Amino acid sequence: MLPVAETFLSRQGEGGLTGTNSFFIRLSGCNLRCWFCDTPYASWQPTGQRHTVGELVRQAIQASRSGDCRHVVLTGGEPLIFPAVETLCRRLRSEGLHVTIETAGTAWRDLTCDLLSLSPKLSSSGPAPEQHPRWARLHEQRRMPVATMRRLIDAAVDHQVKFVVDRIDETDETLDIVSALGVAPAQVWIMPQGVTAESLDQAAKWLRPWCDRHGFRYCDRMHIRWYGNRPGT
Ligand SMILES: C[S@@+](CC[C@H](N)C(=O)[O-])C[C@H]1O[C@@H](n2cnc3c(N)ncnc32)[C@H](O)[C@@H]1O
Ligand SMILES: Nc1nc2[nH]cc(C(=O)O)c2c(=O)[nH]1
Ligand code: SF4
Ligand SMILES: [Mg+2]
Repeated sequence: MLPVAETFLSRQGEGGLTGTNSFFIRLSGCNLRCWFCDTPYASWQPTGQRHTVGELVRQAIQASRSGDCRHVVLTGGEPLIFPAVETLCRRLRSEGLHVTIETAGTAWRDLTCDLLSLSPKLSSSGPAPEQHPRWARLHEQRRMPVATMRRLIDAAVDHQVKFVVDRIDETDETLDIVSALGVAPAQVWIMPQGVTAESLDQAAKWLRPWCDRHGFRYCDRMHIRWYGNRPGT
């Protein structure tokens, strides 16, 4: 059984598969608490119901028939904190579906996905310690297990590493993590923190030139532009 906040058909809004019709399965619950989390209903206040792996696979197959989409995105919350995601991923792939996993990469799971979409969390992503002392401590302890992230990358067919950058002074830390993970600049995507088209446009002004200087890809968040930051999109 897996706790599910929502399932929906949409277009991938981020990274190398942007624009691809996809069936999203958003698992509910997270071991981090980013202050900027755009889906608090799957992290800070997890919602939803438990579903069997079989039900989720059936839904994905049905979506692939009706919505002409071979792509499934497992996201959250944090999909990799749930052991049953191993079976879910294996069964989806054995049905011929392409599986992307959106993850902060803090937990090891023995699985092979088609695209590991890893989003390591920078030190400034944690919650304010005055308001959330326990989560601020846990977030910092958990956010950056480099060896686990590297193992996840090695086990995946393909990978992309997506950083969420909120301020210009976070750019050096991003370079350090890219080098610790040993990933090629062409696999690195830099996303502005933001949940409105205006905030993305503002950030692009300083973030795009920085990406160009380092050979990283600038990652817009097209779903915010297409639909706004709304559940089910
Ligand atoms: C909600 S997370 C779920 C998967 C996983 N917990 C993670 O953080 O990668 C999905 C994606 O949204 C990104 N994200 C979340 N809140 C964001 C925000 N306010 N601005 C930009 N990206 C954000 C995450 O970094 C991740 O790439
Ligand atoms: N359209 C759309 N694309 C996405 N790519 C990654 C998402 C996520 O929340 O993991 C996401 C999402 O929530 N919606
Ligand atoms: S790790 Fe992902 S789901 Fe968890 S709080 Fe951060 S952005 Fe939200
Ligand atoms: Mg999202």
